[in-house]
Amino acid sequence: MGGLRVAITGASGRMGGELLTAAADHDDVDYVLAATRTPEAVPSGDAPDAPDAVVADSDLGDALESHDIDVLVDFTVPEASVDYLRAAADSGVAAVVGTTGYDDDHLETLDSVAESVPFLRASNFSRGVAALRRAVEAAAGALSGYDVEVTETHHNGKRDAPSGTALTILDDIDEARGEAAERVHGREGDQPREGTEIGVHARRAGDVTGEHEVLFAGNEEVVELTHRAGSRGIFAVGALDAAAWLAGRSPGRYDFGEVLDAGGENEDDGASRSQ
Ligand SMILES: NC(=O)C1=CN([C@@H]2O[C@H](COP(=O)(O)OP(=O)(O)OC[C@H]3O[C@@H](n4cnc5c(N)ncnc54)[C@H](OP(=O)(O)O)[C@@H]3O)[C@@H](O)[C@H]2O)C=CC1
Ligand SMILES: O=C(O)C1=N[C@H](C(=O)O)C[C@H](O)C1
Repeated sequence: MGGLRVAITGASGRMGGELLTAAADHDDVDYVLAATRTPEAVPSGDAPDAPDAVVADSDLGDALESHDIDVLVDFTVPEASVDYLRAAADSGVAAVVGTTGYDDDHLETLDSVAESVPFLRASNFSRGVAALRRAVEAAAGALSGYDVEVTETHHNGKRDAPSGTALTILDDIDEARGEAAERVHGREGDQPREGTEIGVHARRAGDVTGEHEVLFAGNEEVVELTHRAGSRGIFAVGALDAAAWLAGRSPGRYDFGEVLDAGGENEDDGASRSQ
């Protein structure tokens, strides 16, 4: 255990702050480099969550090498994230990515990053959502022909809609049913439900951390599967567990499910990881 050196981008953000807190408590993490546009907004000095070093995000490339970083953990915005990930790829540093809302051009960049370094991206780093996804896949397969509606609720600061998790769940349902359903984003006016469409609803309100609900409705019965995140700490711990698992692997794309299946064990060094 121990010895992991991580860089956290977007260190002043909601998730950046959670990652600094979780890193300070994580058994595997020994050194934290914070990269930010706003160094003054990152805890410093004797603050319990203060990182070991802070750099301007424009200096990230050089800093990854000079601070001997093993894994970059990125929860930011797509347009900044692709630059941070290019810097990681150029420095041979593995990357764990939680950012959501990428467009097709961004995703091409992510593909090229995954060719040169170990790369793990997940739209949701909670164990509960991993379990929700398995339950949804089972229900989608078992309840063929039932209408499906997906609803997600998040805090009023969230930019992308629908959430990355909702999009992942929609892909899971398509996969389980063997067809790409039309996605109808909200409904208005004369718009009855048609065929196998899936209604997708994004709500933004207050400080809700993140909720995802999948509704399956047949005639005379309804199944509702719901996950509610109680804090952002669960995402931060999941991402750092993924970082510990990913460090030292071969370049390529990895899945958060592999981290959970391994129970947090990195068989490369046999170290036990916290969950
Ligand atoms: N996969 C998962 O489990 C989860 C994913 N997320 C995703 O993580 C991402 C971040 O979420 P959250 O922390 O709430 O967002 P915030 O808006 O709180 O933080 C984003 C941070 O990104 C940094 N940043 C760098 N460049 C820019 C830019 N051009 N514009 C704006 N910000 C910039 C900023 O940090 P600084 O000023 O320090 O540079 C900013 O604070 C989102 O995509 C969200 O969906 C969120 C929770 C869980
Ligand atoms: O922005 C957030 O807050 C979250 N984003 C992720 C998403 O888009 O699915 C995960 C989580 O729901 C919180």
